[in-house]
Amino acid sequence: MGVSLIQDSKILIVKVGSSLVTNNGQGLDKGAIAAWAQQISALVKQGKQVVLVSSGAVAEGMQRLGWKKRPVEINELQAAAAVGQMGLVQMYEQCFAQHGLHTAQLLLTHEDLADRKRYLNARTTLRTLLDLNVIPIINENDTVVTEEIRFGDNDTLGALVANLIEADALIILTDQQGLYSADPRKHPDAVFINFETAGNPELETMAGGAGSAVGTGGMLTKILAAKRAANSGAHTVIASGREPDVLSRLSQGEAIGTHLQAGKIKIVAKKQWLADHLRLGGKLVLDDGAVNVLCKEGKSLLPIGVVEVIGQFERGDVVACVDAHGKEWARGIVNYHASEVRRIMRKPSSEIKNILGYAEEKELIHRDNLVLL
Ligand SMILES: Nc1ncnc2c1ncn2[C@@H]1O[C@H](COP(=O)(O)OP(=O)(O)O)[C@@H](O)[C@H]1O
Ligand SMILES: N[C@@H](CCC(=O)OP(=O)(O)O)C(=O)O
Repeated sequence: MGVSLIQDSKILIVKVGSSLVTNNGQGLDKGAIAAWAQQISALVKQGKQVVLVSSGAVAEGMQRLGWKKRPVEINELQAAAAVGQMGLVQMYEQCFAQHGLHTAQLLLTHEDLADRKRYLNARTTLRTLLDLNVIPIINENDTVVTEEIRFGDNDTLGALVANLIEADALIILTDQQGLYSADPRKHPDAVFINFETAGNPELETMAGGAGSAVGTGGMLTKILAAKRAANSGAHTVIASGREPDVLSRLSQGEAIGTHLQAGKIKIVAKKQWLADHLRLGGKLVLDDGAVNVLCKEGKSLLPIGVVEVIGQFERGDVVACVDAHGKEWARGIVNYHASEVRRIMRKPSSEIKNILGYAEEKELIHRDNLVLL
């Protein structure tokens, strides 16, 4: 394989995992953090824009609190994250200051990105910071999220941030050289994967869980993150954060790590936001004809094609469009409340006014507010 996919990238998301940042849970690795800060600063001085997504809050909090075992209770994990996050941002601020750059802390939750207004706010703030040559340091807001609403791993968060600001590349730095045909900790003869297409389903069968006691996602979340990042046109590189000058060398065109190339088709920004919803309010079960009209003919969803409504939602919520087997084909912003949809489903749009006493729109989901998956 020839040159690095990210040689010409202008906007980069760099994600660093817990085991790297905290030296496998031993405490913040100042040498490693200083080295990434030095390379990122050089890239910024060349005119690139870089966002850092950093894990390590829980691992560093545990170290500071003297806890040897990762707690199971969510409140203890949240407490550890709150303590550790202080250490993380202090260290980043110190290291970037050496190169004359400011840093900014952004702690995000899934709800921040699911709500359209907050999503747009987060995007504007991030772009403003980048235009000011400030390095945004992002982590999940662990202290306020519960198990049900967590991103859970920062690989996903990194991809969502890549989608948010339409980055050119996502670089995931971890404790392996990249992706192997199987977990190299368990299969020493596994083969290294240099170059693949992001979203190739075969990759998912190669990836195993987290390798260290402090990492959470393992390789699968990295593969899925690459697939998600590719939706907005970002290539992904998975590489070792311990490789000397890894970021500088990648941006100079050296093909280090596993390169997962994005395809040419890019989902436009609003549809990207729809596709990025990790949890949805409700589901519309469609008949086969409606699935066909949506997926093959590119039309809007009308009430006549809906056979069942699952869950509760308001007008304006994002809902899933599934078939009779539960497979999700599309999702979009619904024009009617769940109780209204239950009354107008299976009916032609011309009857909406008679049934409800008013007709906001003839479509349940307009094509412009719908994304196919
Ligand atoms: N196919 C694979 N190739 C490489 N690493 C793999 C694979 N499957 C599982 N892994 C494991 O994934 C680990 C990296 O994920 P994780 O521990 O979550 O790190 P991070 O903290 O960087 O996110 C590796 O240490 C490795 O043991
Ligand atoms: N928000 C958590 C991140 C957990 C996480 O995703 O860890 P990793 O698998 O190391 O990227 C923390 O800072 O501890």
